[in-house]
Amino acid sequence: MRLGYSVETVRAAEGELMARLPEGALMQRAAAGLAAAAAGLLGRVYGARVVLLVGSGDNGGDALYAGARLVRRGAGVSAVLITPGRAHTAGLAALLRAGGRVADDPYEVLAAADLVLDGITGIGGHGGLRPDAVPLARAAHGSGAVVLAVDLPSGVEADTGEVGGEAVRADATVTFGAYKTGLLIDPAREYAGAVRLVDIGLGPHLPSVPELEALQHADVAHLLPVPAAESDKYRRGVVGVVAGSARYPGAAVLAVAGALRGGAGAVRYVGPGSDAVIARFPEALVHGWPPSKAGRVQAWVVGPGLGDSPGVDEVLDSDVPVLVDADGLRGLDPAVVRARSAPTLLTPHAGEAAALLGVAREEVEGTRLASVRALAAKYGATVLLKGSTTLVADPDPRRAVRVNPTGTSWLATAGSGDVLSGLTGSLLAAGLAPLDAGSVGAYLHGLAARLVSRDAPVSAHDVATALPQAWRDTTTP
Ligand SMILES: NC(=O)C1=CN([C@@H]2O[C@H](COP(=O)(O)OP(=O)(O)OC[C@H]3O[C@@H](n4cnc5c(N)ncnc54)[C@H](O)[C@@H]3O)[C@@H](O)[C@H]2O)[C@@H](O)CC1
Ligand SMILES: Nc1ncnc2c1ncn2[C@@H]1O[C@H](COP(=O)(O)OP(=O)(O)O)[C@@H](O)[C@H]1O
Ligand SMILES: [K+]
Repeated sequence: MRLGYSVETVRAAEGELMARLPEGALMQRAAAGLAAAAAGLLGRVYGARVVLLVGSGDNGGDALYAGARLVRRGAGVSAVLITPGRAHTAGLAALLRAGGRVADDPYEVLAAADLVLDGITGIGGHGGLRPDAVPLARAAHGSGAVVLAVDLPSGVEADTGEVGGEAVRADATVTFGAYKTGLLIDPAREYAGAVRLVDIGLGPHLPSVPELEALQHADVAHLLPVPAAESDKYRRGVVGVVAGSARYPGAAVLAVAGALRGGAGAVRYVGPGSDAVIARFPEALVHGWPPSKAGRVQAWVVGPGLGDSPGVDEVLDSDVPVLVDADGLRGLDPAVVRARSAPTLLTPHAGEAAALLGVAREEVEGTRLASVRALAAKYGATVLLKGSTTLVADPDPRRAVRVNPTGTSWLATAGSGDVLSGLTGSLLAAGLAPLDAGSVGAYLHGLAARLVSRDAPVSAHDVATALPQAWRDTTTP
């Protein structure tokens, strides 16, 4: 599991650790890790031209000390002081002592740089870059040099992943002690490039529950349902799908395609798309209206391509877990969801989430973490917010929000959400808790898309077909 922590948590842990260490020891650990990563990116340090963008806080201090280390290995290092006179005093002295210099013309050194260390702000920065730093960040980006962010790209919000104004666009980020939550969430995640964690000994001082967690292969393998020798189709779980309409029969087919590959022992379909479903999947069990007469199911999926067809109220009335997606989310009443005896999992994209929260879509896209938490609180349900980084929040605010690490923008294709809801509903029916079903579903879905896409366009149907391969990949040590 990859864990993300808030600034407040990181600062508290740093405080505890610093109290046990000699003055400055922590910053030296950070600078050593940063210099090693910089050397790795440069390949050859001797003769390389390195520029440090140095803000007025400790983030600039890290950059200055790392710069001193690189000078000692033969690099030419120039510091650009964003607010001259306010740079980290001891760090600047160390750089100058080693033989580094302060740049006379920032733009000249940036134009010739091989590597730029962004030490403008770290976890102490707020509200996008200040105007005096903006042209320097742009020049670094346009220079052709590799841009390595110190702790996080300056200008992004460390806690939320929001980017309020301009921010540094990094090729890579070296983060100290723990992932900051913002590094795992778009849009900041995209600004950070490849993120490397440098251990500075913070581990024992961090709380057991992080703010954010990202599953990795081993976690997913552990959660996936595997039929025991004595299993039968009913014990594996039966998932019911209420989806599709005369207008969107394909959504029924795609949701069933996902459901058949999610670990349930059988898929029941109820709705206007029976003919299309059976034509494509003879293994699906189709039933007439209403869902309550379809026989036993362990979880329902309702909503994909449903249009105005009925189904949501009927399914929410049941006493088994229900996943509500797409058209099923329209006008969904929080009181109805809260009154349910079994768990509910909502899977909106940003537009649907915005409608449920009564805000603009852009607001959800810019504040994904806060939005998914707000929706989970409003509905007392687990919420999976789809999009560039899929987030899954439990209704219990003390639990970490899950962030999906496997997504790919090739998934932004019509119908891929229908596959996700079928798949995730199937995992629910197989017995996974909603937070696990949502995060495991998103993980396999993203991985399947990557495996089948290999950087080319994919269809939703391709994604469904690649799900067994993604499952196998995840469980193969
Ligand atoms: N606290 C610790 O124990 C350690 C901290 N370390 C480093 O220290 C950083 C935190 O240092 P600080 O608390 O000094 O804070 P920062 O260095 O992140 O930023 C604070 C400074 O940036 C300025 N600033 C704030 N917002 C800005 C903006 N939008 N544009 C331009 N300037 C802005 C502020 O005026 C302030 O002077 C971490 O991110 C990490 O890099 C590491 O050395 C590891 C140890
Ligand atoms: N930019 C993106 N990067 C990664 N994944 C994305 C992106 N945009 C959409 N997705 C994923 O694609 C799927 C689209 O689902 P949805 O919006 O419901 O579309 P549809 O209703 O057409 O199926 C979701 O799994 C979502 O997380
Ligand atoms: K930085």
